[in-house]
Amino acid sequence: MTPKEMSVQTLEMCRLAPVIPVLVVDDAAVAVPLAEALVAGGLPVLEVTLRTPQALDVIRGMAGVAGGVVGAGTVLTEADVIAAKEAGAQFAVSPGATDALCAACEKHDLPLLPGAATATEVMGLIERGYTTGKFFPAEAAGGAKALKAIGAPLPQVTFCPTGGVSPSNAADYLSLSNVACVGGSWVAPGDKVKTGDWAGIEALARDAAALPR
Ligand SMILES: O=C[C@H](O)COP(=O)(O)O
Ligand SMILES: CC(=O)C(=O)O
Repeated sequence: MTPKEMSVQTLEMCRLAPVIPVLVVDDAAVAVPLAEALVAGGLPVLEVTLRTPQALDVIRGMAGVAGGVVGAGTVLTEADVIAAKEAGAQFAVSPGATDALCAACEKHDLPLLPGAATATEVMGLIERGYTTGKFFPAEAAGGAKALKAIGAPLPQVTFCPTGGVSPSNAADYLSLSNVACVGGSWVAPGDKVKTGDWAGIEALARDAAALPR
């Protein structure tokens, strides 16, 4: 799959809802109810980060939830790409974008949302053919102001800013012409996941899904 083809798919995906929940889950037993709550609340695209030993099992469980589009986050290596795809991930997200990782996703046909935080990194994505990316770490890298400034000379790349995005600043990002959606962990807080407060998570998802863009 070419970077251009991947970017068409990831942009379509980013347009499905204003927020992609970024999930760090250490208990595969919660995969299905958690995904069901988020999807029911209006957030169908889910990023499960490969930061826990259970992440691949979580992806496997969530991949069976109707209406969901489940991907793997924190994908760093070709082995991660192969494992994520085998678990049922439909896309990959990475905090950055190395040549090796891009090549692995292109080779294994796993659409990649590659990370970038500076104009030079965005130019690297453009040179390789990517037109959809992740702006990470969004708040620490200058926030909506920085992303707006990057978009002036480089409007051809559309982003999903992630990292420090919250209900209080999400609208600043979503109002930008080079933003399709944002990513964030606030819709699935650890305490609510631990106690199985699926109604509470669905309510958070509903609020996030109603954010204007
Ligand atoms: O590592 C950061 C994740 O991309 C999500 O960031 P967040 O917890 O600030 O929403
Ligand atoms: C932070 C991030 O982009 C990731 O874990 O994929």
